[in-house]
Amino acid sequence: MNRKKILVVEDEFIIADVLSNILKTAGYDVCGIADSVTEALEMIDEFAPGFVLLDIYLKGKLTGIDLAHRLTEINTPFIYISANSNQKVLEAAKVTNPYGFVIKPFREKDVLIALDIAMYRYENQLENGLRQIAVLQKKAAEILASTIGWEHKILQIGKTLQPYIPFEFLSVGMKQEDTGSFYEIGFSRIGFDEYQLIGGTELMIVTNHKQHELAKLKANDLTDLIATWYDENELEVLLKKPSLKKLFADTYNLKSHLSMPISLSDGKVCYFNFYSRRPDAYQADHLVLCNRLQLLLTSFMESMRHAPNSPLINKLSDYTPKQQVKATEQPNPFSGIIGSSHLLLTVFDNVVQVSKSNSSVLILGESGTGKEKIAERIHSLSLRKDKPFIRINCAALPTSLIDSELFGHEKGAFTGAHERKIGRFEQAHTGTIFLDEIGELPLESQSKLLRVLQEKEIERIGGRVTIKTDVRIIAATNRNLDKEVAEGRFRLDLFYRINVFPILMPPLRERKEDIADLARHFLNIYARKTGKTVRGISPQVLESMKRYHWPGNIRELENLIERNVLLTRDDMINSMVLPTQLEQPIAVMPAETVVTTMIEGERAHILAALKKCNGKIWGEGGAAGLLNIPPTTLNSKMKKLGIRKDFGT
Ligand SMILES: Nc1ncnc2c1ncn2[C@@H]1O[C@H](COP(=O)(O)OP(=O)(O)OP(=O)(O)O)[C@@H](O)[C@H]1O
Repeated sequence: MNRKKILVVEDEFIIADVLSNILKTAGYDVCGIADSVTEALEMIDEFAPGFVLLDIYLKGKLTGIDLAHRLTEINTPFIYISANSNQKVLEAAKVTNPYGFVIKPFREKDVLIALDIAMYRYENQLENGLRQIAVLQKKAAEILASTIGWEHKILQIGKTLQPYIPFEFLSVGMKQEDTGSFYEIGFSRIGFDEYQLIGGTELMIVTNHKQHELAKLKANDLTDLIATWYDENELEVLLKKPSLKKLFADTYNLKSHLSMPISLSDGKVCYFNFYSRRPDAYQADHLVLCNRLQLLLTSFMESMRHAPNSPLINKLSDYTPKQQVKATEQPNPFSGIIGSSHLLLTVFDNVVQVSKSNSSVLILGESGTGKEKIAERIHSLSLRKDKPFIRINCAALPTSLIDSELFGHEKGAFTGAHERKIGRFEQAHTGTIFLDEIGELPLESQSKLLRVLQEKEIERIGGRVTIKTDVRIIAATNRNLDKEVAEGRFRLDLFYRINVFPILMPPLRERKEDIADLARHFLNIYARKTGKTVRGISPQVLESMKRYHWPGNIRELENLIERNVLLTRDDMINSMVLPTQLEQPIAVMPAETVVTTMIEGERAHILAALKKCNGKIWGEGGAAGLLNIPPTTLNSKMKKLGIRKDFGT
C-alpha cells in the first residue's frame, strides 16, 4: 500500500484545502477530501489510502472517532487534526490509538512532523507485526515436529501466542455438532510460564458439573463466525444466560474475551477462546493479528487432527489430564522479578514481545514499581544484551549539565571543559540507553533528544563533526506524560517518538496478591545480609500489609521489610507498624517509642518542608534548600520513604 497516498477527512473547506496544499507541496499524494464519515468510507473503498488525516466533528451524525474504529479494523493508520480540547472527547479519541494528534490552528511544520513521526511509528509496528508472524511460524513448525502429546502441543502454541494475545485462560475446542458431545480443553495461567491443564474430567471436578451438564452448557455458547472481542460490559451481556463460557468466566474470574474461530478444510470449525482478568485486554489490533494468524492456526489444527489420540477426533471428556501443572521447561527470564499477578504477567508478556526488536519503549508507572528493573530485563533479553546498557537519571542532572552528559563535549567547549567528554549516547553505541524520569527533561534538551532520535546522530558540544549512533531507547517516567504534553511541558513530537511501545507498571496496591511473595523475597535477602534468623512473617502482619495503600510501591515494601528484619527480636515478624498508622500518633508517643521511629520523624519532616515549599524541590524556595541538603539527596530520601513528588503519600 502506498503510505504517501493520503485521505483528508475534514468538513471545513478552507482547512481541508490548506491541508491538501501542505501535503502536496511536501510530495504526498492527496487522494481525496471527504467532509463526512459516509463520504470518507466511500473514498477509502475506492482509493485505499495509506494514511488518513481525520477531524473529529464532521458533517452528519458520525464523528471522526467512529471512523477511527473502522480504520483500525482495516489496518489503516490515521492522525487526528482537531480543535477540540474537551477532555472527554480527547479521552475517547485516545482510546482509538491514533498515530498522532495535531491541534488546530496548526502550522505547516506541525502537520509534516506529525505525519513523519506517525509513518515512522506505523512502519515500526508493521515491521514488528511481520516479525511476529515469522517468529510464530517458526515456533509452530518446531512444536509440530516435537514428540510431545497433542495437549502439550496445543498448550505450546497457546504459550507462543501469549505475548501477542494475552490470556489468563485459554480454551480450545470444536464447535459442537450434537448436544451430547463435549470437545474442549482449557489452560489456566498460574505463573509466567506455568499453566494448569483443565481437561474435561478436571473441569467436572472443579466446577462440580457432570459431563452431560457441561455439554448442555456448551450447547448454549454462541460461536462467533469471525474473530470478535468482548470488553467487560460486552462480556456481561454475552454471559447473561448459563453457558460454558460463563462457567469459565465465573470459575476463573475472567473479565474480557476474544473468540477466534478457525475453519478447517472439511468445513468444521474449531476455535481458540482467549480470556483475561483485565476488563479491556482485547482491542481491534488483536483482530488484525487474528486475521494474520488464520492460515497458520488452520494448518496447525489440521495437523493436530491427525495426531495420535487427537482431541479433534476423540471426545475430550474421555481425556483425563495426566499432569495438572506444567513444569517450566526453560529458565525463567524473569527470575528475581517477583510476582505472579496477572498485571505483572502482562508486563512480562510485553517485555518478551518487544525485547527482540529495536523499538523504543516507554515504561510508565509510579515511583518504586520496578520500572528500572524492567528496563534492564528488556535489554538483557534483547539482541544487544552483550552491548552497553547506559542508565541516565534525567531528574538527577542539573539542567546546565544535561546536554554535555547526554551528548558529550569537546575540550574547551565551555568554561570548565578541560577534557573531551564522551556523552552517554556515544557510550551506549550499539547498546541501549535508559532515560529514567524522562518527564523531568527540560524542553530545550527535549528538542535535542528528538533530533538525535530522528537523525540517529549526535554532535558533541563544541564539536564540528556529527557522530553516527545506533542506540536503542528505553525511557521511563512516573509523570502523566499526556498531562505534561497538554500543559506544554513535554513535546508532543518527542512523546510520539518514544511512545512506540508503552509498558504500564501496575502500582502495588493493584496487585496485592504479590505482596506476600515480595515480602518473603525481601525477608530472605535482608535476613541473609544481616545474618539474622528470621523465618517468616505472621499471617496477621501479611493481612495488614495487604490492607495498606503502598504509595511508595515495592521500594517502600523493601525498605519496610529491611527495617523490620533489623528491629525484630523474634525469628518471625509478628508485628509491623505501617506508615499511615504512625503518622497521627507520632507526636503523642512516649519518648522511647519515638526513638525507634526516627525514620518516620524524617518522613514527617520532609513532608512538612515539601508542603511549605508547595512541592518544589530544587532551586530557590525549594525544600532541599530549606532542609539544607542537596536536591539529589532529598530526591533519593523521598524515594526511600515513599513520598511522591506532589508530596502525597
Ligand atoms: N517485582 C519485583 N521483584 C523484586 N524486586 C523488585 C520488583 N520490582 C521492583 N523491585 C525492587 O524495588 C526497588 C524499586 O524498583 P525500581 O528502581 O526498578 O523502581 P522504579 O519504578 O524505577 O522507581 P523510580 O521511578 O522511583 O525510579 C528496587 O530495589 C527493585 O530492585
